Amino acid sequence: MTRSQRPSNGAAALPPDSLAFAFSRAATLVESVIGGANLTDAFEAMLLAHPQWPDATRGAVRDLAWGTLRDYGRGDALLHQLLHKPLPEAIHALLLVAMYRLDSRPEQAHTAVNQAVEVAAALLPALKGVVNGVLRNRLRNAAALDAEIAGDEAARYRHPAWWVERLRTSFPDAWEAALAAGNQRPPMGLRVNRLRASLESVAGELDQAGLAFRSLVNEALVLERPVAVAGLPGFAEGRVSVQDAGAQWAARWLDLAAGQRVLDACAAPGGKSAHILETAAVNLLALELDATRTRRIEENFRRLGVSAQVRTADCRKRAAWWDGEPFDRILADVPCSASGVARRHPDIKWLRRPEDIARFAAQQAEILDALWPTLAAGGKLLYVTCSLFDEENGMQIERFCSCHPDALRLPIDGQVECQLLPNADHDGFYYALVGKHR
Ligand SMILES: C[S@@+](CC[C@H](N)C(=O)[O-])C[C@H]1O[C@@H](n2cnc3c(N)ncnc32)[C@H](O)[C@@H]1O
Repeated sequence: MTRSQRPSNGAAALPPDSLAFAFSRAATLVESVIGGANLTDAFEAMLLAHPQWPDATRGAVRDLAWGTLRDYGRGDALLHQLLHKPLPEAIHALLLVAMYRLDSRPEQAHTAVNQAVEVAAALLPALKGVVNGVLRNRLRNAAALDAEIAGDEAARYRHPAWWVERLRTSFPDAWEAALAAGNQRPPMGLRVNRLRASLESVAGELDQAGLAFRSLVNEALVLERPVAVAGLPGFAEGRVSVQDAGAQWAARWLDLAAGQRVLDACAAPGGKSAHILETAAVNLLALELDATRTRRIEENFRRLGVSAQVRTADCRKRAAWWDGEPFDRILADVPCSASGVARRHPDIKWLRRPEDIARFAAQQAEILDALWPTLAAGGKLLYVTCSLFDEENGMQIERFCSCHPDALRLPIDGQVECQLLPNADHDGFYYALVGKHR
C-alpha cells in the first residue's frame, strides 16, 4: 500500500448518527472477518470500545455487517467483475457493505453511494473517485452484471460452492429452500418457563406489549418481528427465555421424569439445560469446557429460578468429573460446524473450510465414546447438532452404533432421526436418540 492509500483515522470524524458512520464501522467488521476474525467477537470488542454509541448506531452497524456477510458470495462475485486491480482491504470491505445496501434498499441508492464516497474521503481521499465510479457502475450496469455472475454458485446461493454441493447431495428435494432460508434474518423463538408462567399468561403479556407471535406444535413461540431482549415482557423475571424453536425439542425427546439423573455434557449457555429443569424435577449435572461460558449457565439458571450442579470440565475426561453413578438420560449437544445456524453467524459460511467438518466429526466421536459408559442400562442418550452435514449427523450416529453393540437406535416422533432444516420457524438441527440395552 502506498502512503496515499493507507487508511487515515478520518472515519472517526463522521457524524455518529450518519449512514456513512455505520458504513465505516460495518466495513471494519467485514474486513476483520475476511481476515479470519469471528464476527460476534469483533462486534462485541467494538461495542466495548465505544460504550457511548446509541442503540440506533449499534443496530445500524450490526444490520449492515451481518447482511453484507450473509450476501458475501454475491458481493464478492460482483466486485470481481467491477474491479480491475485489488484495492486496499478497508476500501474493498466498504464497497461490499455499500453494495449490500444498494441491493437491500434500492430506493435509497443515491444516498448510499454518496455516503460511501464520504467514508472513502475520510479514510483514503485518493480513492473516493474509485468508490464513486465502482458503485455508479454497479447501478448503471445492474442487469448485465447480474447476468455475468448468474453461473457462479457462491453468488447465486450466497453460500460457498462446497457447502451448496453437500446440501444438494443430502437433500435433493429441499436444498434450495434450506439455502434460501439460511440467507434470511433468523426468527426469534421464545420458551415459556412453566415453573413461573403458562403459555396463556405469556401470550397475554406479548399481546399487551403489542408483540405479534405464532405458537408452534412444541409450544415454542415465534415473534413475527424480533425485538431487543430488554423489550421482552417477563424476560428479566424469568418467565420467558429466548431460544430457537428447533432447540426446544431436546427436553421433550429426552423423555424426562422426576428423580432421574441427567447429564448435559456440553451445556453452555444453558438453554437446553434450563428447559430440562423447567420440564421435570430431575437431578442435573451440567458440564462445560469453557469457564467463561460456564458462568453464563449459572446466570441463566439464576434468572429462571432453577438449580443444578454446574461444572467446568472436559466431558471426554471422565475421571475428572464422573462419580461412577450412571445417568438415566444424557444430552450430548456437541460442538459442530454450526451450519444450521449460519444465518445468525454469517461469518461461519466464509470461514469454515470443507476439511473442518472431519475435524468436528472426530471431536464428536470422542465425546460420544467417552460419555457412553456413563449411561445406565435402559437409559437414553440424545445426540444433537446444529449442523446440516451428514458427517456430523447420520454418519456419526451410524459409526457410533456400529462400534457399540449395546447401543440401540430409538425412534424420534416415529422417525429414525430428525433433521430440521432452517425455515421461517426455526434453525437447522439434527437429533438422534440412542438407548442402551438392559
Ligand atoms: C452447541 S453448544 C451447547 C449449547 C447448549 N446445549 C444450549 O442449548 O445452550 C456446545 C458447547 O459445548 C462446549 N464444549 C465443547 N467441547 C466440550 C467438551 N469436550 N466438554 C464439555 N463441553 C464442551 C462448547 O464450549 C459449547 O459451549
